[in-house]
Amino acid sequence: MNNIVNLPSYLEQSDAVRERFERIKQREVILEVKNLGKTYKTAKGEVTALKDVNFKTHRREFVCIIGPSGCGKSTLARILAGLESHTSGEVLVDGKPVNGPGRDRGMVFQGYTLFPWLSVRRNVMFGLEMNGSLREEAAREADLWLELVGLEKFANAYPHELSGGMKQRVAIARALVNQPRVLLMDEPFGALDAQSRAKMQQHLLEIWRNVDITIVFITHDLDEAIFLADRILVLKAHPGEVQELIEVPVPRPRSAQQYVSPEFLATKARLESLIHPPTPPVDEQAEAVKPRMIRFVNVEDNVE
Ligand SMILES: Nc1ncnc2c1ncn2[C@@H]1O[C@H](COP(=O)(O)OP(=O)(O)OP(=O)(O)O)[C@@H](O)[C@H]1O
Repeated sequence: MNNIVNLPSYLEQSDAVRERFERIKQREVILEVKNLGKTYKTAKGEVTALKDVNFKTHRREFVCIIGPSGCGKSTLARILAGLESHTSGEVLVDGKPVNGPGRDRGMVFQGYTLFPWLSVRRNVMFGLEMNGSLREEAAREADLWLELVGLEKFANAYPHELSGGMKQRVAIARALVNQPRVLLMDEPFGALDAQSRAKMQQHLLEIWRNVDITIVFITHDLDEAIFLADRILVLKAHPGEVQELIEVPVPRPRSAQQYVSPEFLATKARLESLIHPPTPPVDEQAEAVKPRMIRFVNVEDNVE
């Protein structure tokens, strides 16, 4: 037990959770990142964005990646997507090296990336048609995936008629229609309000339960990572290195009530300690952060 706040250790797992991890580890490896490194050459010299990153994800596993700003999350997402080259190591999907974008990886990003001039159905059909499917066949496929994300009634609507959450559901359908092996999601709910975000998290878990898909989900929100993930890869900044790969001890199915469960809070405390390490003593802090601030008011009574 953690004596200070009376929480269990985040390493403690119930039998059901332990058995589930054992089952996951026996599944085939879908994505493997081996000794991955990325160095940017800038005018001021070299910047090591990622250093010696290693992890594997198993079939139908849900992995979240978190870390402080600048730890290389977006760089890693772009490399996994094949949109950015790496300087060392390799990325394998089903054992094959990733050297560019491919149908084996679907992507959903924070910014809404739907084509505004196409209907919801045509947005979902787009990738299939580009890959040579006939229009009728593509439309049939698109409708199936729209039903899965609960948007079948909006097939003829246009993106501007949808809420942010609905747009991201279309983006998920559009990524899944190509039947990728991995779904890469980079802060996909970052632009949503808190309520829509919570709904989308539930919805994503529901989709994941019904589809043979392995998910790599990047977020800076600790609660979101714990709520969604089987395992959480914690990166540290400068250079972006793996700090820890945490097995989330919160049982499935997940629900909002679990946010205050001891295992949820214990995991959150661990993540907090990794991502926001204890702050320096007050004196040093004051020196470090006290900005020289201009006063724009000239009144006697202060606000505090
Ligand atoms: N195109 C680039 N050229 C030079 N340096 C870069 C480039 N892209 C990223 N970097 C640097 O690489 C490091 C990792 O950046 P990255 O954007 O991947 O981090 P991040 O964890 O996604 O940050 P945030 O959470 O703030 O978006 C940072 O030091 C950043 O300044």
